Amino acid sequence: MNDVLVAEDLRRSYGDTEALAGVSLSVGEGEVFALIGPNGAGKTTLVRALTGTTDPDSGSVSVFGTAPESADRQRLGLLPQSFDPPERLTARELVEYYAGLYDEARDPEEVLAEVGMADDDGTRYENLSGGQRRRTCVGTALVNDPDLLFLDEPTTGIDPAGRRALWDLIEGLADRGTTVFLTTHYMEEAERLADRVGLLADGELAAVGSPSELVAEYGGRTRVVVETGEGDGEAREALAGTDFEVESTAEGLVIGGVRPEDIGEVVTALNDRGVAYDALTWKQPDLEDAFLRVTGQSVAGGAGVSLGGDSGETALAGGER
Ligand SMILES: Nc1ncnc2c1ncn2[C@@H]1O[C@H](COP(=O)(O)OP(=O)(O)OP(=O)(O)O)[C@@H](O)[C@H]1O
Repeated sequence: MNDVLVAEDLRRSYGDTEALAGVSLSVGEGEVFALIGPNGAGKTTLVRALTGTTDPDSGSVSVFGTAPESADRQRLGLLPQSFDPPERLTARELVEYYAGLYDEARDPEEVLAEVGMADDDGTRYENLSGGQRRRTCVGTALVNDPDLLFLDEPTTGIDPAGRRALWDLIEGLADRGTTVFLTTHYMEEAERLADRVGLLADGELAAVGSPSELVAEYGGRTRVVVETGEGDGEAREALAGTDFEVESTAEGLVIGGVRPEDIGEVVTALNDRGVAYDALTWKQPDLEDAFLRVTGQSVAGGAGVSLGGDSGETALAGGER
Protein backbone atom coordinates (compact mmCIF):
# COMPACT_ATOMS: atom_id res chain seq x y z
CA MET A 1 0.00 0.00 0.00
CA ASN A 2 1.40 3.42 -0.96
CA ASP A 3 1.50 5.98 1.83
CA VAL A 4 -0.36 9.10 0.79
CA LEU A 5 0.23 10.88 4.09
CA VAL A 6 3.40 10.76 6.16
CA ALA A 7 4.27 12.82 9.23
CA GLU A 8 7.60 12.70 10.98
CA ASP A 9 8.26 13.96 14.49
CA LEU A 10 5.79 16.84 14.34
CA ARG A 11 6.09 19.34 17.17
CA ARG A 12 3.99 22.41 17.80
CA SER A 13 3.72 24.53 20.94
CA TYR A 14 1.53 27.47 21.79
CA GLY A 15 3.40 29.36 24.50
CA ASP A 16 3.98 26.84 27.26
CA THR A 17 1.42 24.39 25.85
CA GLU A 18 2.96 21.59 23.85
CA ALA A 19 0.09 20.69 21.51
CA LEU A 20 2.17 18.22 19.48
CA ALA A 21 5.08 16.57 21.22
CA GLY A 22 6.66 14.64 18.36
CA VAL A 23 4.03 12.82 16.28
CA SER A 24 4.99 10.42 13.51
CA LEU A 25 2.48 8.48 11.45
CA SER A 26 1.69 7.29 7.98
CA VAL A 27 -1.61 6.60 6.25
CA GLY A 28 -1.85 4.30 3.27
CA GLU A 29 -3.85 4.83 0.10
CA GLY A 30 -7.49 3.88 0.64
CA GLU A 31 -7.08 3.59 4.40
CA VAL A 32 -9.43 5.08 7.00
CA PHE A 33 -7.33 6.36 9.91
CA ALA A 34 -9.09 7.62 13.02
CA LEU A 35 -7.39 9.77 15.61
CA ILE A 36 -8.95 9.47 19.03
CA GLY A 37 -8.21 11.80 21.88
CA PRO A 38 -9.88 13.82 24.62
CA ASN A 39 -10.34 17.58 24.47
CA GLY A 40 -7.03 19.33 24.13
CA ALA A 41 -5.10 16.20 23.10
CA GLY A 42 -3.83 17.94 19.97
CA LYS A 43 -6.13 16.45 17.31
CA THR A 44 -7.01 19.71 15.58
CA THR A 45 -3.42 20.93 15.75
CA LEU A 46 -2.33 17.69 14.08
CA VAL A 47 -4.97 17.99 11.33
CA ARG A 48 -3.90 21.58 10.76
CA ALA A 49 -0.25 20.57 10.53
CA LEU A 50 -1.06 17.69 8.17
CA THR A 51 -3.07 19.94 5.87
CA GLY A 52 -0.63 22.83 5.91
CA THR A 53 -3.10 25.10 7.72
CA THR A 54 -0.55 25.62 10.47
CA ASP A 55 3.23 25.31 10.38
CA PRO A 56 4.74 22.89 12.87
CA ASP A 57 7.69 24.16 14.90
CA SER A 58 9.63 21.17 13.63
CA GLY A 59 9.12 17.89 11.84
CA SER A 60 7.87 17.20 8.35
CA VAL A 61 4.68 16.30 6.50
CA SER A 62 4.30 14.72 3.11
CA VAL A 63 0.96 14.60 1.29
CA PHE A 64 0.99 12.68 -2.00
CA GLY A 65 4.78 12.83 -1.75
CA THR A 66 5.05 16.59 -1.42
CA ALA A 67 4.71 19.31 1.23
CA PRO A 68 1.05 20.00 2.11
CA GLU A 69 1.24 23.57 0.76
CA SER A 70 2.26 22.22 -2.65
CA ALA A 71 -0.14 19.27 -2.72
CA ASP A 72 -2.77 19.22 -5.47
CA ARG A 73 -5.83 20.92 -3.85
CA GLN A 74 -8.06 19.15 -6.34
CA ARG A 75 -7.19 15.86 -4.62
CA LEU A 76 -7.64 17.10 -1.03
CA GLY A 77 -10.77 17.63 1.04
CA LEU A 78 -10.88 19.22 4.49
CA LEU A 79 -13.69 19.59 6.97
CA PRO A 80 -12.20 21.75 9.73
CA GLN A 81 -13.53 21.46 13.27
CA SER A 82 -14.70 25.08 13.22
CA PHE A 83 -16.16 26.03 9.92
CA ASP A 84 -18.27 29.16 9.62
CA PRO A 85 -19.50 29.60 6.07
CA PRO A 86 -21.58 32.63 5.07
CA GLU A 87 -24.77 32.18 7.06
CA ARG A 88 -27.17 33.75 4.60
CA LEU A 89 -26.43 31.30 1.83
CA THR A 90 -28.64 28.25 1.48
CA ALA A 91 -27.20 24.76 1.74
CA ARG A 92 -27.38 24.44 -2.03
CA GLU A 93 -25.69 27.81 -2.64
CA LEU A 94 -22.90 26.87 -0.26
CA VAL A 95 -22.19 23.57 -1.94
CA GLU A 96 -22.39 25.27 -5.36
CA TYR A 97 -20.02 27.99 -4.14
CA TYR A 98 -17.42 25.48 -3.01
CA ALA A 99 -17.86 23.46 -6.18
CA GLY A 100 -17.04 26.62 -8.11
CA LEU A 101 -13.63 26.84 -6.45
CA TYR A 102 -12.36 23.75 -8.26
CA ASP A 103 -11.47 23.09 -11.88
CA GLU A 104 -13.50 19.94 -11.76
CA ALA A 105 -16.33 19.43 -9.31
CA ARG A 106 -19.10 16.99 -8.66
CA ASP A 107 -22.72 17.81 -9.31
CA PRO A 108 -23.81 19.80 -6.20
CA GLU A 109 -27.21 18.13 -6.31
CA GLU A 110 -25.63 14.71 -6.05
CA VAL A 111 -23.44 15.86 -3.14
CA LEU A 112 -26.42 17.34 -1.30
CA ALA A 113 -28.31 14.09 -1.70
CA GLU A 114 -25.31 12.13 -0.49
CA VAL A 115 -25.11 14.09 2.77
CA GLY A 116 -28.87 13.88 3.29
CA MET A 117 -29.58 17.54 2.52
CA ALA A 118 -31.59 17.17 -0.68
CA ASP A 119 -34.87 18.10 1.05
CA ASP A 120 -33.49 21.09 2.95
CA ASP A 121 -31.16 22.46 0.32
CA GLY A 122 -33.13 25.72 0.00
CA THR A 123 -32.81 26.60 3.68
CA ARG A 124 -30.34 29.28 4.66
CA TYR A 125 -27.36 28.01 6.66
CA GLU A 126 -28.36 30.23 9.62
CA ASN A 127 -31.69 28.42 9.86
CA LEU A 128 -30.36 24.86 9.64
CA SER A 129 -30.10 22.66 12.72
CA GLY A 130 -26.65 21.81 14.08
CA GLY A 131 -26.70 18.41 12.42
CA GLN A 132 -27.90 19.81 9.08
CA ARG A 133 -25.14 22.41 9.20
CA ARG A 134 -22.50 19.79 9.83
CA ARG A 135 -23.82 17.64 6.99
CA THR A 136 -23.79 20.62 4.66
CA CYS A 137 -20.20 21.32 5.67
CA VAL A 138 -19.27 17.70 4.98
CA GLY A 139 -20.83 18.24 1.55
CA THR A 140 -18.56 21.21 0.88
CA ALA A 141 -15.55 18.98 1.63
CA LEU A 142 -16.74 16.41 -0.91
CA VAL A 143 -17.41 18.63 -3.92
CA ASN A 144 -14.01 18.03 -5.51
CA ASP A 145 -14.26 14.24 -5.05
CA PRO A 146 -11.03 14.21 -3.01
CA ASP A 147 -8.61 11.29 -2.94
CA LEU A 148 -7.61 12.25 0.62
CA LEU A 149 -10.26 13.60 2.95
CA PHE A 150 -9.59 15.11 6.37
CA LEU A 151 -12.59 15.21 8.69
CA ASP A 152 -12.01 16.94 12.03
CA GLU A 153 -14.76 15.70 14.34
CA PRO A 154 -17.29 15.24 11.53
CA THR A 155 -20.13 14.01 13.72
CA THR A 156 -19.78 16.14 16.85
CA GLY A 157 -23.14 17.73 17.59
CA ILE A 158 -25.07 15.44 15.27
CA ASP A 159 -27.87 13.26 16.62
CA PRO A 160 -27.44 9.46 16.57
CA ALA A 161 -29.44 8.97 13.35
CA GLY A 162 -27.49 11.70 11.57
CA ARG A 163 -24.26 10.24 12.87
CA ARG A 164 -25.10 6.83 11.49
CA ALA A 165 -26.02 8.35 8.13
CA LEU A 166 -22.63 10.07 8.01
CA TRP A 167 -20.90 6.83 8.95
CA ASP A 168 -22.61 5.15 5.99
CA LEU A 169 -21.44 7.99 3.80
CA ILE A 170 -17.83 7.74 5.01
CA GLU A 171 -17.91 3.97 4.57
CA GLY A 172 -19.14 4.47 1.02
CA LEU A 173 -16.29 6.88 0.29
CA ALA A 174 -13.79 4.42 1.75
CA ASP A 175 -15.26 1.60 -0.34
CA ARG A 176 -14.67 3.73 -3.43
CA GLY A 177 -11.01 4.15 -2.46
CA THR A 178 -10.97 7.55 -0.74
CA THR A 179 -8.31 7.81 1.96
CA VAL A 180 -9.89 9.27 5.10
CA PHE A 181 -8.16 10.82 8.10
CA LEU A 182 -10.71 11.62 10.78
CA THR A 183 -10.63 12.77 14.37
CA THR A 184 -13.26 11.85 16.90
CA HIS A 185 -14.20 11.60 20.56
CA TYR A 186 -16.51 8.73 19.79
CA MET A 187 -15.05 5.29 20.27
CA GLU A 188 -17.84 3.58 18.34
CA GLU A 189 -17.15 5.87 15.41
CA ALA A 190 -13.50 4.82 15.28
CA GLU A 191 -14.39 1.19 15.91
CA ARG A 192 -16.90 1.15 13.08
CA LEU A 193 -15.03 3.18 10.46
CA ALA A 194 -11.31 2.90 10.99
CA ASP A 195 -8.85 0.45 9.53
CA ARG A 196 -6.36 1.86 12.01
CA VAL A 197 -6.74 4.04 15.06
CA GLY A 198 -4.22 6.36 16.66
CA LEU A 199 -4.60 7.09 20.36
CA LEU A 200 -3.49 10.68 20.99
CA ALA A 201 -2.94 12.06 24.47
CA ASP A 202 -1.05 15.18 25.52
CA GLY A 203 0.25 15.69 22.01
CA GLU A 204 1.71 12.22 21.72
CA LEU A 205 0.55 9.26 19.69
CA ALA A 206 0.46 6.68 22.46
CA ALA A 207 -0.49 3.68 20.29
CA VAL A 208 -1.52 2.88 16.72
CA GLY A 209 -3.25 -0.22 15.43
CA SER A 210 -6.47 -1.69 14.13
CA PRO A 211 -9.33 -1.40 16.65
CA SER A 212 -9.20 -5.13 17.35
CA GLU A 213 -5.41 -5.11 17.77
CA LEU A 214 -5.59 -2.23 20.24
CA VAL A 215 -8.39 -3.84 22.23
CA ALA A 216 -6.62 -7.21 22.28
CA GLU A 217 -3.31 -5.69 23.32
CA TYR A 218 -4.42 -3.06 25.81
CA GLY A 219 -8.11 -3.54 26.53
CA GLY A 220 -7.76 -6.02 29.37
CA ARG A 221 -10.20 -8.82 30.19
CA THR A 222 -13.94 -9.21 30.26
CA ARG A 223 -15.22 -8.14 33.65
CA VAL A 224 -18.17 -7.49 35.86
CA VAL A 225 -18.48 -4.09 37.50
CA VAL A 226 -20.55 -3.84 40.66
CA GLU A 227 -21.65 -0.40 41.79
CA THR A 228 -22.47 -0.55 45.46
CA GLY A 229 -22.74 3.12 46.33
CA GLU A 230 -21.84 2.32 49.96
CA GLY A 231 -18.29 1.03 49.76
CA ASP A 232 -17.00 -2.23 48.37
CA GLY A 233 -16.22 -4.01 51.66
CA GLU A 234 -19.22 -6.33 51.76
CA ALA A 235 -19.00 -7.21 48.09
CA ARG A 236 -15.29 -7.97 48.43
CA GLU A 237 -16.01 -10.28 51.35
CA ALA A 238 -18.79 -12.01 49.45
CA LEU A 239 -16.44 -12.74 46.57
CA ALA A 240 -13.49 -13.75 48.71
CA GLY A 241 -14.48 -17.40 48.46
CA THR A 242 -14.50 -17.38 44.64
CA ASP A 243 -11.56 -17.57 42.24
CA PHE A 244 -12.27 -14.13 40.79
CA GLU A 245 -9.85 -11.24 41.19
CA VAL A 246 -11.52 -8.14 42.54
CA GLU A 247 -10.31 -4.56 42.45
CA SER A 248 -11.86 -1.34 43.72
CA THR A 249 -11.83 1.31 40.98
CA ALA A 250 -13.52 4.61 40.21
CA GLU A 251 -16.16 2.77 38.15
CA GLY A 252 -16.97 0.38 41.01
CA LEU A 253 -15.80 -3.00 42.20
CA VAL A 254 -14.26 -4.67 39.18
CA ILE A 255 -14.30 -8.45 39.06
CA GLY A 256 -11.81 -9.53 36.42
CA GLY A 257 -11.90 -12.40 33.97
CA VAL A 258 -15.64 -13.08 34.26
CA ARG A 259 -16.98 -14.96 31.23
CA PRO A 260 -20.68 -14.64 30.40
CA GLU A 261 -21.31 -18.09 31.88
CA ASP A 262 -19.68 -16.97 35.15
CA ILE A 263 -22.04 -14.06 35.78
CA GLY A 264 -24.51 -16.24 37.69
CA GLU A 265 -21.80 -17.31 40.12
CA VAL A 266 -20.93 -13.68 40.87
CA VAL A 267 -24.58 -12.73 41.38
CA THR A 268 -25.20 -15.74 43.62
CA ALA A 269 -22.15 -14.95 45.75
CA LEU A 270 -23.37 -11.38 46.25
CA ASN A 271 -26.97 -12.34 46.92
CA ASP A 272 -26.03 -15.13 49.35
CA ARG A 273 -24.32 -12.51 51.51
CA GLY A 274 -27.16 -10.02 51.08
CA VAL A 275 -24.88 -7.46 49.44
CA ALA A 276 -26.73 -4.36 48.26
CA TYR A 277 -25.71 -2.98 44.90
CA ASP A 278 -27.08 -0.38 42.52
CA ALA A 279 -25.94 -1.94 39.27
CA LEU A 280 -24.09 -4.94 37.98
CA THR A 281 -22.63 -4.68 34.50
CA TRP A 282 -20.74 -7.17 32.37
CA LYS A 283 -18.23 -5.50 30.10
CA GLN A 284 -16.13 -6.60 27.20
CA PRO A 285 -12.92 -4.66 26.75
CA ASP A 286 -13.28 -1.93 24.15
CA LEU A 287 -11.29 0.93 22.67
CA GLU A 288 -12.13 3.14 25.64
CA ASP A 289 -10.44 0.59 27.91
CA ALA A 290 -7.46 0.44 25.60
CA PHE A 291 -7.23 4.23 25.61
CA LEU A 292 -7.49 4.35 29.39
CA ARG A 293 -4.81 1.72 29.83
CA VAL A 294 -2.39 3.26 27.35
CA THR A 295 -2.78 6.89 28.34
CA GLY A 296 -4.20 6.83 31.85
CA GLN A 297 -6.90 9.18 30.55
CA SER A 298 -10.51 8.73 29.61
CA VAL A 299 -12.05 9.96 26.36
CA ALA A 300 -15.74 9.24 26.97
CA GLY A 301 -18.02 6.74 28.67
CA GLY A 302 -17.34 3.20 27.44
CA ALA A 303 -20.03 0.83 26.25
CA GLY A 304 -21.16 -2.07 28.37
CA VAL A 305 -23.98 -4.52 28.63
CA SER A 306 -25.98 -3.52 31.66
CA LEU A 307 -27.56 -6.35 33.55
CA GLY A 308 -29.15 -4.24 36.20
CA GLY A 309 -29.57 -0.68 37.29
CA ASP A 310 -31.27 1.74 39.57
CA SER A 311 -34.65 0.91 38.11
CA GLY A 312 -34.40 -2.65 39.40
CA GLU A 313 -36.46 -3.81 36.45
CA THR A 314 -34.36 -6.69 35.25
CA ALA A 315 -33.81 -10.05 36.84
CA LEU A 316 -30.31 -9.18 37.90
CA ALA A 317 -31.03 -5.67 39.10
CA GLY A 318 -29.86 -4.34 42.46
CA GLY A 319 -29.18 -6.80 45.26
CA GLU A 320 -30.97 -6.96 48.56
CA ARG A 321 -31.37 -3.80 50.55
N1 LIG B 1 -4.23 28.87 18.54
C1 LIG B 1 -3.93 28.40 19.76
N2 LIG B 1 -3.44 29.19 20.71
C2 LIG B 1 -3.13 28.74 21.93
N3 LIG B 1 -3.28 27.45 22.32
C3 LIG B 1 -3.78 26.60 21.41
C4 LIG B 1 -4.14 27.01 20.09
N4 LIG B 1 -4.60 25.95 19.41
C5 LIG B 1 -4.55 24.90 20.27
N5 LIG B 1 -4.07 25.29 21.47
C6 LIG B 1 -3.83 24.43 22.64
O1 LIG B 1 -3.16 23.27 22.20
C7 LIG B 1 -3.71 22.11 22.83
C8 LIG B 1 -4.25 21.16 21.77
O2 LIG B 1 -5.40 21.76 21.17
P1 LIG B 1 -6.20 21.06 19.99
O3 LIG B 1 -7.28 22.01 19.58
O4 LIG B 1 -5.25 20.61 18.96
O5 LIG B 1 -6.81 19.80 20.74
P2 LIG B 1 -8.00 18.83 20.28
O6 LIG B 1 -7.55 17.46 20.61
O7 LIG B 1 -8.38 19.13 18.89
O8 LIG B 1 -9.15 19.28 21.28
P3 LIG B 1 -10.76 19.26 21.08
O9 LIG B 1 -11.17 17.83 21.09
O10 LIG B 1 -11.25 20.00 22.27
O11 LIG B 1 -11.05 19.93 19.78
C9 LIG B 1 -4.76 22.61 23.79
O12 LIG B 1 -4.18 22.75 25.07
C10 LIG B 1 -5.14 23.98 23.24
O13 LIG B 1 -5.56 24.82 24.25
